Amino acid sequence: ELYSSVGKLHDVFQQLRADESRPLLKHLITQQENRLDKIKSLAKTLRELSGQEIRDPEFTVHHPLDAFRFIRNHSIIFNITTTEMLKEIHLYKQGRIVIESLLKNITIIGVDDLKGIIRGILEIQITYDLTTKDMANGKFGSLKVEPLSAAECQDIMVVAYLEKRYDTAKEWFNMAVNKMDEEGDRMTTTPLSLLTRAAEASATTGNYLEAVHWYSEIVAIEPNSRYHKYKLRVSKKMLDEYNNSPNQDQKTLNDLENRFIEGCQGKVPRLLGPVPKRLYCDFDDNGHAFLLIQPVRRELISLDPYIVVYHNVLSKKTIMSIREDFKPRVTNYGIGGQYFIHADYFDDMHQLDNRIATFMLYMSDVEMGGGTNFPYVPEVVYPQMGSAVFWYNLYPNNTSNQLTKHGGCPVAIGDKWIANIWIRLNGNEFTKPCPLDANEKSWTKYMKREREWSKRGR
Ligand SMILES: O=C(O)CCC(=O)C(=O)O
Ligand SMILES: [Fe+2]
Repeated sequence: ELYSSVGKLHDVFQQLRADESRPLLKHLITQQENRLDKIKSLAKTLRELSGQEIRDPEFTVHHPLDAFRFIRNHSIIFNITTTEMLKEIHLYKQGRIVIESLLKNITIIGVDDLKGIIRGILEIQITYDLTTKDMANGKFGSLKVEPLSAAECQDIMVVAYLEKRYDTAKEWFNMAVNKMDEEGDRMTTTPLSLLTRAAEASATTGNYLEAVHWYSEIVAIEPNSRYHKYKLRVSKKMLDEYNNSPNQDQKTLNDLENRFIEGCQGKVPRLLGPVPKRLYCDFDDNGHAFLLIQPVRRELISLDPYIVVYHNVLSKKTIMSIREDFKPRVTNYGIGGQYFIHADYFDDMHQLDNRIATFMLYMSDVEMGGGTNFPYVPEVVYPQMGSAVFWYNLYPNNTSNQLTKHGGCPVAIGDKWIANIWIRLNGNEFTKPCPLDANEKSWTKYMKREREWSKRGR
């Protein structure tokens, strides 16, 4: 027995001498050190995400690209970081509790918000005809912001695909690839993962031409991928079927929609008549005692339909309290937020509560975009904090005036706050002029000054 145990010891010495366990231990320690480094860097990212900016009560994001980055950081990046963190510390109950409670707090911003802001950015890009290059470099509007990263461009590309904006998507795809080259070792995505997303997005949205294009590129890079070869075959087949099918519905914008977009871009061709010789501005009191002392500055925008802007009708202080107190009744447009062409009247002319007129208060300035666009007129009224726009939706004979159709242009930079006051038929039976002629379509007939204006033309 002694012999055998000495023999065992001998083995042990042998083993220790062989130095086999030392590299293993060293490796284990390095592994733990790397893990700790990773935890530290994840913790740093998390700290930065919930950093300075949000704790500052004055913090807001003004520029759409800043808003995009903020939302992206607080949805995707936060989720990735916390998931990674959980993987690293899942053995420690205490740590798990901390991370899980962090995760619970951040359900306010999600992937849908990210998609939403990207849709907004695309809306801005398309309506205002901005180049992908300028946008990706943070150059639009008067402010310059941090350029976008390859991964950020990629996210925009994916949403552009989902929105079926293929040309725009392709531009963002190229931009992401260029940026990846620039970023070198900081790159977070590979061209292959970009291509795969592009291909999947086009296939799922039914753009088989694009899908064939992307899958061909993937197969060229990865000739051994059976999956991608299969997808390429399927896309080709679908493309054939599509090309041979009779109804290929392509959405083309109609004239009015084109005119709306041109209006938002500042190109407003006049269609209804000659450019008025002069701007019609005056002080209006409307016979009201209070307004006799302090008349309102009025600007005539159009006679038919009758549209006027009243300047400086509300003070900033009043506006702020309305924005706060009547939140549910005021509209606050987000970035890229728009309201497409519509009418404020109801088509059924027998509706008792039909809206004779709209009085819309602007409760903020908007740095870029956000005009109220009347494509038939055509005129665009730009928001100015404290001013209001007024127009008649109905003719004096209570029929609807389709020339009053209007919409809100996308907000490119800034924040748009409005409040609508609709003047209804119901309740105004004794105030609304009652035309003797059932076909009466002119409001200006009832207004002394406007009658003179209309005689001068337009
Ligand atoms: O946002 C705008 O300028 C127009 C809004 C509008 O037309 C409405 O709220 O009915
Ligand atoms: Fe409206």
